[in-house]
Amino acid sequence: MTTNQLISEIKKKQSFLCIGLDVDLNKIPQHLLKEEDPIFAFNKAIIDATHHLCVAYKPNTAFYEAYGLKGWKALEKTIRYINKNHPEIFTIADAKRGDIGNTSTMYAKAFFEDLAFDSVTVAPYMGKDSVEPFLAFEDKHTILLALTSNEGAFDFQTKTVDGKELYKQVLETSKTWKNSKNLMYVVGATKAEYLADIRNIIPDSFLLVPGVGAQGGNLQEVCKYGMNAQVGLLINSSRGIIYASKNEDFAQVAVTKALELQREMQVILSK
Ligand SMILES: O=c1ccn([C@@H]2O[C@H](COP(=O)(O)O)[C@@H](O)[C@H]2O)c(=O)[nH]1
Repeated sequence: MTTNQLISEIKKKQSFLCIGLDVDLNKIPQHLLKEEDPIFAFNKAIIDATHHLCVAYKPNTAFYEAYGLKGWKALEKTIRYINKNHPEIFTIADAKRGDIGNTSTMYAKAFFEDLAFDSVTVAPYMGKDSVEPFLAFEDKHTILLALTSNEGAFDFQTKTVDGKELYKQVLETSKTWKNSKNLMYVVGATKAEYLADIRNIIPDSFLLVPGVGAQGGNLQEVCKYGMNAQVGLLINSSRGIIYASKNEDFAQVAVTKALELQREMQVILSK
């Protein structure tokens, strides 16, 4: 999917919501455990109920890898289901990959070619030659971890190296890489006060912003400092939507939670 297609979908749906599909078998409604593939059954119900309210889905691959082959198969079924039934929806494999060049190429093939995701999250720590293999894929997007939502972000990302914070060096240096037009960045909603500085460095890039909902990030604050003329934001909520109810009504309650965020987004977009 191109960035322009994503932007037109945001305008059409009046939403820049990304729903995280982080399926934990201990948290899903117990009646689904009778299904042949409970993970896919849960995802299908969430997708069928919420697809009109969001522009992106983000399965975090850890939640699938944890269940071995069954989990990976459920991930494959989920992405195929979205691509077949809702090809207009942007898909993110939250896998946080990155390795030496030839290995990164294989990661990129796994997520872009085999699973046909639109994007994958990548750690910047191993540098240019670990990220450029992902950027080589046309109309696919590499979402680089810039300033993450967790407390540990302060261990390294905000530390000053050669007179500049490390996350700023990641933003600036990554702009010089080949095919950097295919870059997006992760910035945690819990770090909204950093967004003005971040926008000075990357005014036009899309940001994937996790941390609204369960982690306490504030949508209004993120939009105030992070939104650009093309919106430029994908706001993720996972647990706050998909586990809002543990009962048989989980999909309807997920709709209610997604609708609350979409309506807030619609108001922001109308200003
Ligand atoms: O900085 C980051 C990067 C990734 N994540 C991931 O996003 C979701 C957040 O889930 P919630 O349930 O809405 O808190 C999850 O998959 C994280 O691994 C992040 O939170 N922060």
